[in-house]
Amino acid sequence: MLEVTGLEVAYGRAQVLFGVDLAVPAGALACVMGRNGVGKTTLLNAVMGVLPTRAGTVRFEGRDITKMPTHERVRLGMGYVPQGHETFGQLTVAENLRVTWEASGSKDRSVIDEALDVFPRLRPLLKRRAGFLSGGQQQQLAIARALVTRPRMLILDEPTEGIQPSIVTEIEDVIEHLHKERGLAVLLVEQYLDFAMRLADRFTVLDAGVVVHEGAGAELADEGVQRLLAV
Ligand SMILES: Nc1ncnc2c1ncn2[C@@H]1O[C@H](COP(=O)(O)OP(=O)(O)OP(=O)(O)O)[C@@H](O)[C@H]1O
Repeated sequence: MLEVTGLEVAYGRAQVLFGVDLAVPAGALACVMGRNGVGKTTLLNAVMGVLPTRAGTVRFEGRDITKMPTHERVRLGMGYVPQGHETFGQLTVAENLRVTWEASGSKDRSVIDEALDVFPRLRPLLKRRAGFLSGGQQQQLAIARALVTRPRMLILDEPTEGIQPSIVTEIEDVIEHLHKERGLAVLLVEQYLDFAMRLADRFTVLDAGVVVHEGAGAELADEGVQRLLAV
C-alpha cells in the first residue's frame, strides 16, 4: 500500500535520511523505531509531503506521490497525526472536527459522528476550546480529526508520548481497533516496546538516518533488536 524507496531527506546541508526503504502492505501495522534524533519524524513528514525529498520515491497504492502536496495525499486516503498532539487551540473540539471535514471536501457529515464514536469521551467536550484539553484529550482529538478524512492508512508519530497512563491504554486500544476491526493500515512511530510488540506486524529500526534492521513484529522480543533501541 505504501512503498518508500531510497528516500533521502536533508535540512539544508544537513542530510538526515540516507536511502531509506520502507513498505507497509494493505491492512498491516508497521512500526518505525529508533533512538531520539535518528530521523523517525523526518521520515513520516517526508512520507506525508510536509518535507521535500532530495532523492527516492514514495508510492501510495501504486501511485507515485513523491511530489504531491500534503492535502492531496490526505484526499488519497492517508491520515496523519503528527508528533505533539497538535490541535487548533483557539477552536472548540467541534470546530476542530468541522474545519477538517470541510477541508477534506467530503459531503458526508456522518464521518464526524463516526470519529466521535471512536472517542466517546470527546462528546461532552465538544464546546470546549481544544487548547484547554489535557494532553491525552488533545491526542484523542488529533486522531479523531485524522479519522474525519476517512483514511485507509493512518500515520501516527509517537501517539502516546507525554500522555497520562490512563489515556495511553485508551489510545492504544483505539489504534488496535482501527487496525484489526476496521482494517486500516497503520504506520506508527513508537517508543514503547511492549505496545509495538503486541501490535506490529513488521518493524523498521532507524539509526542515524539509515535502516539498520527490519523484520516481523515477533522479532522485537530479540535481545539484539532491543539493544539497537536502548538509549
Ligand atoms: N527543522 C529542522 N532543521 C534542522 N534539523 C532538523 C530539523 N528537524 C529535525 N532536525 C534534525 O534531524 C535529525 C532527525 O530528527 P527527527 O526529529 O526526524 O528524529 P526522531 O527520530 O523523530 O527524534 P525524536 O524521537 O526525538 O522525535 C536530528 O538530528 C534533528 O536535530
